[in-house]
Amino acid sequence: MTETRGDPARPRRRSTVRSLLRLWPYVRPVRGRLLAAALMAVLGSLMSLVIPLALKWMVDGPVADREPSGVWLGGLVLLVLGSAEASLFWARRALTARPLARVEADMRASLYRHLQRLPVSFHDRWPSGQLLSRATTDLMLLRIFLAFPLTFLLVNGVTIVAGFLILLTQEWTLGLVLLAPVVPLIVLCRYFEERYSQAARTAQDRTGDLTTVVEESVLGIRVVKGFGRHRGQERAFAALAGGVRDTELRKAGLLGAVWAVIMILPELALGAALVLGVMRVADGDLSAGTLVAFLSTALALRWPVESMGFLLAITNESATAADRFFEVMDSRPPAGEPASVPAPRAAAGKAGAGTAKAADAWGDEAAGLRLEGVEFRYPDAPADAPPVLRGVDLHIRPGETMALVGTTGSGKTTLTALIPRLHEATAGRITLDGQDIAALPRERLRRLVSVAFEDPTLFSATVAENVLMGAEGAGEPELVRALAVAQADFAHDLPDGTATQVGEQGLSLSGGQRQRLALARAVVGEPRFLVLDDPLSALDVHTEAMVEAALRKVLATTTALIVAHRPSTVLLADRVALLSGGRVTAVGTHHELLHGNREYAALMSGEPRGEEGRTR
Ligand SMILES: Nc1ncnc2c1ncn2[C@@H]1O[C@H](COP(=O)(O)OP(=O)(O)OP(=O)(O)O)[C@@H](O)[C@H]1O
Repeated sequence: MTETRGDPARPRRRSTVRSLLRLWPYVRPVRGRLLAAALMAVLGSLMSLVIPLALKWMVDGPVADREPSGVWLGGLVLLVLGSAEASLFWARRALTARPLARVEADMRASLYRHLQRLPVSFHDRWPSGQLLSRATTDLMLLRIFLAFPLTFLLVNGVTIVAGFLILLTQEWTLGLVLLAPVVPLIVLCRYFEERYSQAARTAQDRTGDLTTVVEESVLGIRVVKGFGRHRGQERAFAALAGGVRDTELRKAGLLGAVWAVIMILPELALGAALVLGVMRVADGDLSAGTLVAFLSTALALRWPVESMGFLLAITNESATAADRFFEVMDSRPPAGEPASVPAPRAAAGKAGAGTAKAADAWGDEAAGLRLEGVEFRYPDAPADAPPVLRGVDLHIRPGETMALVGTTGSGKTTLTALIPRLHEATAGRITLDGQDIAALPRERLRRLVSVAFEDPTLFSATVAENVLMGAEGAGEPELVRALAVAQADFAHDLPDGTATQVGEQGLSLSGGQRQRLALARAVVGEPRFLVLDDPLSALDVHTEAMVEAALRKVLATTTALIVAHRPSTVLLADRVALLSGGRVTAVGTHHELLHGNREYAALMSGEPRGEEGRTR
């Protein structure tokens, strides 16, 4: 069996029961209803065992005595018992449907909440299809398990025990004949459970991989079509789909085999009991009514016994679904990405408060944005690879705009991600007006620092919603201002103005339009600190000049770090920092560096000097 592609947390296999017991916190609130439903199901099932006893009474009594009134009475009793069984079945479904839908919704909501809190490094590692399939298919499986197999495992268990007690008290020798297959069946079920749970895990993981491929193909449809890669994608998809089919066939084969044995062994025992019973009735050792009741009871036990294979299969898949759900829920930030906030190391005033004063104090060493000995290594980087950042020291004074320049792959984007703590620095510290960002509550940090990334993601929402996402509590005036600053006034001319829905990932807008909206989102809250990752890369020269002019006004009142590739962006900044070899090797004005630093001059003149090509 081949491994699945995206399986960042290959699990250690728990026992089925232990895996399913972890669902208890979610099931707890509806335990009363579930218990009531289970009791009803048990009662309903026991009714089906009482029916043969009524039959025995009828055969040995009114039928043998040819007494019609007794037969009518017996018929009435059977009708009442049958109706009661049907009513109990209905009540059980009515009791569980709504609360179990709530359990599923609660689990989905907590998974989503947890995913939002997990660090970017987690999302870098996990394929999105794996998360998607866990949030949909696996949770649906768990709801089905709670609604049906969980109850029926209990019901069938109770029914089988009660049924065999009745059989043994009616005629113990025949009862023992029926009990004979129990031991081989238990051994078989254990063997089946082991094999089936492996197949179920592989099938569910492969479904996650398949989801990833579909998602990537849909999102990357332009690349797929543009490069005529649809056949290649189809082949990749067909190979994965073939893998899913193989595991599903293996599951079906296992289930078919176990079901066949579960059905055949009791049938053989029933046949043997029937032959023995008829011989004893013929010998006059046993009444016909007792044999009828015995066989009816045995037949009533057929479904509870036979359905065990099917129930065990769903239970196994549900245990796997629970494992897959909790693998995500158990994920915590890895070492170096503390979930809790460490104590502040710098004694300083509150960031944000009193910043007007700080803004005036260009010479104040603590004020502004400061990076001290900042080191960063990606958690999944090879152990022998050097850290991307190896001791970055940089001070951006309050109100100053600093451009960050460096070769491709030098770590500029990585550095900008450390400031809003999308990644945690592995060493060193970053301070905002003297306060360590590691000590700031994330909500506060995110209010202080705004970011716009190179790849401007827009959500399936209106233009206004996308922009206002950048500032809590901002309204129409802030929206209009931010759109003006980002030269995104085109939004007013869209069919529904700023209430226009932009498609998935804003695909209906051009790259430059998306970038301007992302910029508007970054500036809408008038943040104290602004981090822009090459914000003008997708703009034409004319729009770039207009955005630059508007940005100058915003930058005059904030402390900003701008990743820049082009001289035009660099010229927005007061000073420039050159990132090279994981360190800031030079800081100065554009003109100072242009004349005093060969690497910077080469970068700005467009000479090819890739980080990859340089000896470290
Ligand atoms: N999630 C990740 N996991 C592991 N390594 C990564 C990850 N993201 C980036 N890297 C590596 O970190 C290094 C720096 O990448 P980064 O994106 O910060 O460079 P950059 O200077 O912004 O490049 P560019 O100018 O091309 O945008 C690269 O070698 C890259 O391969």
